[in-house]
Amino acid sequence: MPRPPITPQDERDREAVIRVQDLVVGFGERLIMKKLNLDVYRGEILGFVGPSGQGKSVLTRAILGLVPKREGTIEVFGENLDEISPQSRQEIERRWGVLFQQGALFSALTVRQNVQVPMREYLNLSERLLDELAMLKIEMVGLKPDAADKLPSELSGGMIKRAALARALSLDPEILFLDEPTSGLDPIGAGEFDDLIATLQRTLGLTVFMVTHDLDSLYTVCDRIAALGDGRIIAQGPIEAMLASDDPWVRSYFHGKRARAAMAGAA
Ligand SMILES: Nc1ncnc2c1ncn2[C@@H]1O[C@H](COP(=O)(O)OP(=O)(O)OP(=O)(O)O)[C@@H](O)[C@H]1O
Repeated sequence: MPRPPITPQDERDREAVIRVQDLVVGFGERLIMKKLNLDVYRGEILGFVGPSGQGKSVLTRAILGLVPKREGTIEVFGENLDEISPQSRQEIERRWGVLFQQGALFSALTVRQNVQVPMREYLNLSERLLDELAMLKIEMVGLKPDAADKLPSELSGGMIKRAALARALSLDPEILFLDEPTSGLDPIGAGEFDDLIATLQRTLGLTVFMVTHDLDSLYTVCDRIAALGDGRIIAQGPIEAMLASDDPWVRSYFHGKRARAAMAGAA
């Protein structure tokens, strides 16, 4: 089912949990972000799209502090990340979870041990509690309990994504970053993963920042979409705003054959 549209009044009332202003990121002489501005509101699922190689992952990594910026500010939970102490930074990092494109599980650790990695880093809990919490997360993402003792190499692609999601949720984050969560999944697996994200977002009140190429995800789970082009946001808003955009890339993406199929599926 498509999600109900957000009205302009709703938008004004919402709190930006991530605020990116005039961001400039470059590698050597090449600028990837050219004074980019973007707000992500509390409790929304924001889909972030754009042509391949334009910098969707780079923006995600810049917000996470994994690539340096040249100019601009990034605020998370109202805090300017340049102005906070290392301790406050660590506290903010505890409040977000990240699912990287390839899952990025530790191959020598079982699913349970992978899920426990952030818990061991940030929490001081008994082994029993660590096990109980890990099983809770594993169950939450729809994996069977016996997946807990499996290594990543023993899992299907869909199970790896779920295990990585369980790890991203291990510290009960408020923001979830997802980098192409449905890539590599078949359409049914991708649809199930979308449903899982929507359910978790609703039940846990998460804010989700999702880089995706998946039109089905954009139609069915995203509240708003932001499109990246030439280092800036070229269109943003609910799907209706994308459909009304006259930017050539946005038009061809959202009015193409694949988009029409996704629209029909979501209706
Ligand atoms: N650490 C780095 N050093 C140099 N160049 C980089 C680095 N990281 C990314 N880039 C370049 O930045 C550009 C944007 O990369 P990015 O992975 O963000 O694209 P994307 O929009 O996520 O693409 P895709 O949709 O294919 O995943 C690419 O040209 C990439 O080669």
